[in-house]
Amino acid sequence: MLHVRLAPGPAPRNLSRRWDSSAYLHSWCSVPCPSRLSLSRTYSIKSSSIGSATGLCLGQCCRIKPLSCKCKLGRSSQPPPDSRQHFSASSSASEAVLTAQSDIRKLFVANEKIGVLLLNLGGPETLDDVQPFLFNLFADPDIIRLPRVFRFLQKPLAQFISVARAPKSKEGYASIGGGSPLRQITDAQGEALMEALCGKDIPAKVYVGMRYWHPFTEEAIEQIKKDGITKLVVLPLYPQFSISTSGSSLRLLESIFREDEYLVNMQHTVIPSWYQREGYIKAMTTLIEKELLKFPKPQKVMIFFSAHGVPLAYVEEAGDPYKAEMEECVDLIMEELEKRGMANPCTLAYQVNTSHADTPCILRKQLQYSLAFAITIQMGILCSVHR
Ligand SMILES: C=CC1=C(C)c2cc3[nH]c(cc4nc(cc5[nH]c(cc1n2)c(C)c5CCC(=O)O)C(CCC(=O)O)=C4C)c(C)c3C=C
Ligand SMILES: [Fe+2]
Repeated sequence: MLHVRLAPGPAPRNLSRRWDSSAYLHSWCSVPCPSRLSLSRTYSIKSSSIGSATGLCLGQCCRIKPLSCKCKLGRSSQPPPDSRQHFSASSSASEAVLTAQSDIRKLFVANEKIGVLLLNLGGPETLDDVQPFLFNLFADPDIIRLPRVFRFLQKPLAQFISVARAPKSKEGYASIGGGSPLRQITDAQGEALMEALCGKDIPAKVYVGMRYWHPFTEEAIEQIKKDGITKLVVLPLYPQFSISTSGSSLRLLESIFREDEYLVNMQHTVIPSWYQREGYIKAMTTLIEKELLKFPKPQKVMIFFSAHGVPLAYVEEAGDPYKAEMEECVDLIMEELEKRGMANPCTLAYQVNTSHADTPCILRKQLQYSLAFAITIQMGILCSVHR
């Protein structure tokens, strides 16, 4: 069995703020592990002992080289091309010493079918979907956290709030074309990921599982089973971990896995957060840099990081690492920007209400004291729409 750690991101500036996301990295074992997706203790992050193995266990150590791959997002009922046809093995002992690049190829063992499950929030596709979408959202105990004794009120409360909120929410969705673009954007990201994996000779099928609207996580899992996937990578599309986002999706996934023999025996790994990964930091910095260069005096522009807010109790009482990860992420982006010769002023603010309307107010206040121009960077989810 070969253990390879994920390449660490850049060293954090302030170690005391760092939450070790590797505690959530579940091993991908070559032997059946009892309950590999065990995220029930997601909340007690401070005392978490989940995933004692912090390495990525890559199964059989043999040199496997995929020959070709076809890309298609995992929605059809057709099984993917038999991966057996795509691999040929070489048994040279000298190849036992691996580079990080070739390690990833070792994930692929003859007879395996690889899947990547992208987890996201989901959004109403039409205005009629808004109220039932809101119901699903508010019925989630990771969004509205009631004391255990009042849990029986979760659904009636969700019904009440969703009906009350729907008109305002509909207005918002109407203003961006009558529905959420999240599904289309996520599908496009899935296609792009599949192509990128193809480019690395990794034939994988990508699935999208939404938490509150179609395609629901349950639908994605059904497809994964139909396709006979044998190894699964679970990737929440939230760079920073929060109880209310990745935590909720992973908790649901855990409950689905727990009751299903196929899933329990399927090898899988979970990437709980990836805000510190070099590729993400560099990509964000490049986006910011491009925007800055559009201004006549780029160095005078303030960078305003606008992050989705979470209730303070999540952070202070439940140990949600979201705030710490967000701050570290902003630090890393700013460090990267400095390395590229740009030392702009920056601010990080959290949106406090769910309609995300506070950003312009905070921004306006900031600008009174500082500079004439600013760019806003939306944080907290890989794709997001400003209304
Ligand atoms: C009530 C609690 C909520 C918490 C906590 C929360 C955290 C949170 N949300 C996002 C990202 C998105 N949320 C979106 C919609 C949305 N979120 C809430 C509530 C909470 N979010 C509501 C009620 C809604 C519905 C829209 C509305 O009525 O305003 C969306 C948009 C989805 C879409 O339709 O495209 C995103 C994106 C993050 C990242 C986060 C915590 C880190
Ligand atoms: Fe939200």
